[in-house]
Amino acid sequence: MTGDLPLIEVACGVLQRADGQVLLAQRPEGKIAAGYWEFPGGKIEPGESADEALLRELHEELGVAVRAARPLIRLRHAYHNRIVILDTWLVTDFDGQPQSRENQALAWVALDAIAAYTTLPTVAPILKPLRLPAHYVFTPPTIDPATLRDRLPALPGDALLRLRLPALDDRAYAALAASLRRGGHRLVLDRDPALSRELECGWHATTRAWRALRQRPDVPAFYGSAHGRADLDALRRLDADAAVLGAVLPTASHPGEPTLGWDGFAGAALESGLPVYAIGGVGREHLLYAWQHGGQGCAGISAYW
Ligand SMILES: Nc1nc2c([nH]c(=O)n2[C@H]2C[C@H](O)[C@@H](COP(=O)(O)OP(=O)(O)OP(=O)(O)O)O2)c(=O)[nH]1
Repeated sequence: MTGDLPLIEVACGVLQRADGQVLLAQRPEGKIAAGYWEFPGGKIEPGESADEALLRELHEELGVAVRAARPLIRLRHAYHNRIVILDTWLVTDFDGQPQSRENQALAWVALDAIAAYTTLPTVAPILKPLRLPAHYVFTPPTIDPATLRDRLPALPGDALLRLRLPALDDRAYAALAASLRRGGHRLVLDRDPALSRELECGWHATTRAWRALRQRPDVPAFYGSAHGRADLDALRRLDADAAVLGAVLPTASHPGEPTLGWDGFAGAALESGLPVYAIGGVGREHLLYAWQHGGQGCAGISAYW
């Protein structure tokens, strides 16, 4: 119980097909919140781990056997009569065709079509991590544009790429961004938000930049830097799409600075309601650690170039 409200721990799974569509299930008559669409899953039983509950529920409800899954996001949602902790997993491989075994309607739906369904309020915050890649790469601050282009092919294919080039004037920055955008990169800019709007790119705010905001900036996607849970809470209130939290590990560039460690990272990131990238001494080899500690993935500069 939390206050007067019962606390319910639930495991649910996002089954995603190669075409990107995900499986939604409609809660059947007789269950709480009947008629609402959700991701399949159910309550974690006493003595059971979240991943055990996931496997059991997806087998009971859909008849599928999970072959591979990874943590996606853990959310906490307060309903008027209960608090739900939702341990959400991305199911990347499974055996069998999902069937309705508990009288629930099922639908494969493209992410952009989910808005047409009446969903539980926890579905929208799960769409944020689903739309994001596992790596968020910042450019080294002084890299020249030619070297940057040469090295791009070595980055993880679908990574977010923040053009963090403080030495470049606004015109040169905008020209580089426009040409990389034409090349199909998932760019995040950190200049005037109008440039992010014009090029349909993300916008990254430093802690200083987002602390000056009263509401979500008008940009296609909004990311912010954070140093702890209070920052994550503020970014969630600003409806950020993701945060970058650190420093997790010691770095050569900031020797002696305090670090969160992976447990500190998890303590802040879990149930923050946002996808959170780990940064600070982190590279692609830390991806499993990031996932195991409630993160969306890894962010960094030096480790990626
Ligand atoms: N499966 C699932 N449950 C969700 C989601 N979002 C959300 O708030 N919930 C809530 C609704 C319920 O209060 C709770 C899940 O409980 P449930 O009643 O479906 O669990 P169960 O399958 O074990 O059902 P039962 O045997 O107790 O009838 O979590 C979601 O996306 N998927």
